[in-house]
Amino acid sequence: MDFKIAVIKGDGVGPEIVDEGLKVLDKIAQKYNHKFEYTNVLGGGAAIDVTGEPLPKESLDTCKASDAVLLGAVGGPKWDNIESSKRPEKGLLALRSGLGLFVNLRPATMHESIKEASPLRADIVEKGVDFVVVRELTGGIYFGERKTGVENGVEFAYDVEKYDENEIRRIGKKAFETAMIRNKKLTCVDKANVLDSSKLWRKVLNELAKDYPEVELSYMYVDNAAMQLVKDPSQFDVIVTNNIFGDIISDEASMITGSIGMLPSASVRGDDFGMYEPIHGSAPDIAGQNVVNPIATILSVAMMLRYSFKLEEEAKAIETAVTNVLNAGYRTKDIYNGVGEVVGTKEMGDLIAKEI
Ligand SMILES: NC(=O)C1=CN([C@@H]2O[C@H](COP(=O)(O)OP(=O)(O)OC[C@H]3O[C@@H](n4cnc5c(N)ncnc54)[C@H](O)[C@@H]3O)[C@@H](O)[C@H]2O)C=CC1
Ligand SMILES: CC(C)CC(=O)C(=O)O
Ligand SMILES: [Mg+2]
Repeated sequence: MDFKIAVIKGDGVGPEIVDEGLKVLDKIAQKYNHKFEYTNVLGGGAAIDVTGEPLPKESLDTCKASDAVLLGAVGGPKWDNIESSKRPEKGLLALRSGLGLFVNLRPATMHESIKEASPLRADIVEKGVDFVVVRELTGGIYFGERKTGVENGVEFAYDVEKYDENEIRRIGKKAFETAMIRNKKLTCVDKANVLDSSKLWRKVLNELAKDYPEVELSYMYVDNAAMQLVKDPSQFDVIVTNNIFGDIISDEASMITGSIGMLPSASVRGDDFGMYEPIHGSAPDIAGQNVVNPIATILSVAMMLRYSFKLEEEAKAIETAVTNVLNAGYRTKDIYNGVGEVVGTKEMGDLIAKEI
């Protein structure tokens, strides 16, 4: 089958990891007789350098006209002092919002063979790590009203966390549906002891729960959740949460599985379209050194095949190839902890593509 993919390599390690994702896609195309048509699209700092804008209209239009988007990461010190509405990260937010991608699925799964890379104690890891963070992606404080100014000679700044019931209901439904196809356990992570917005989340989720009687719904304050994640991650199945808490706890979740370089994500909206992106950033500290772990991006490609293209067998082929390569002892630097052989970014991509 033929699929159009918009490719945003972005900044820092973005081009390196996306190249490995495309290498794997090419292998899938060859083996399963598909045609993936790639269109390179400018986004983030790379777009600012050429056009002055982090998300030129043409880029958004190309993404809209595609079947899916593959994104590396954006941002870096070069653009850190730009006015906040023009920063690379604003381009990414505008992309997610412009494409209507209100759901971000971030599965945290422990690969057995890299357990030693987890900073958690062996007896904790032994109990298993297999949960998914369902993060709201186009609302909340990252999109709320913000202002910086001076009042009575004193500088101030604020950012507003605002959700309406419809925004909560649609992400809530997605979370319950996700729980239904997993272990039917849903934890809403919030700060309802302080925030009115969290109280509205609870009201809407309690209403939704009536439509999903099989799902066990519970609530946990985000500070406790941050602690419980490292105390016993096996207690979680599906976590639903707002944009900012989901951003933060998924980085924590990734490290539990060994590295931030391992966690893929799918940014979706309920139809077949989606943007697929590793959860990490542009890692400028390691860019251009052939050391960045490409597995989060490669697993994001697998999510693309599964969710947008309905190619389950091909998605599984990628996931199995990743598992086999890790089982064979190959490690990028971030997941090496004394066991196995260290390989570079390109070599890891080659090994996975060869294994398909
Ligand atoms: N989706 C995106 O485009 C995101 C962009 N950013 C941007 O990225 C830039 C750097 O942000 P940071 O806070 O440093 O977060 P980061 O996720 O880029 O890096 C945090 C740490 O993890 C390491 N790391 C990240 N991905 C890795 C991988 N695949 N393999 C091995 N090590 C990896 C980095 O080297 C760094 O030490 C900033 O400009 C930030 O705004 C941050 C998060 C997401
Ligand atoms: C621009 C940021 C919100 C990106 C980020 O940290 C993320 O989505 O994980
Ligand atoms: Mg993040």
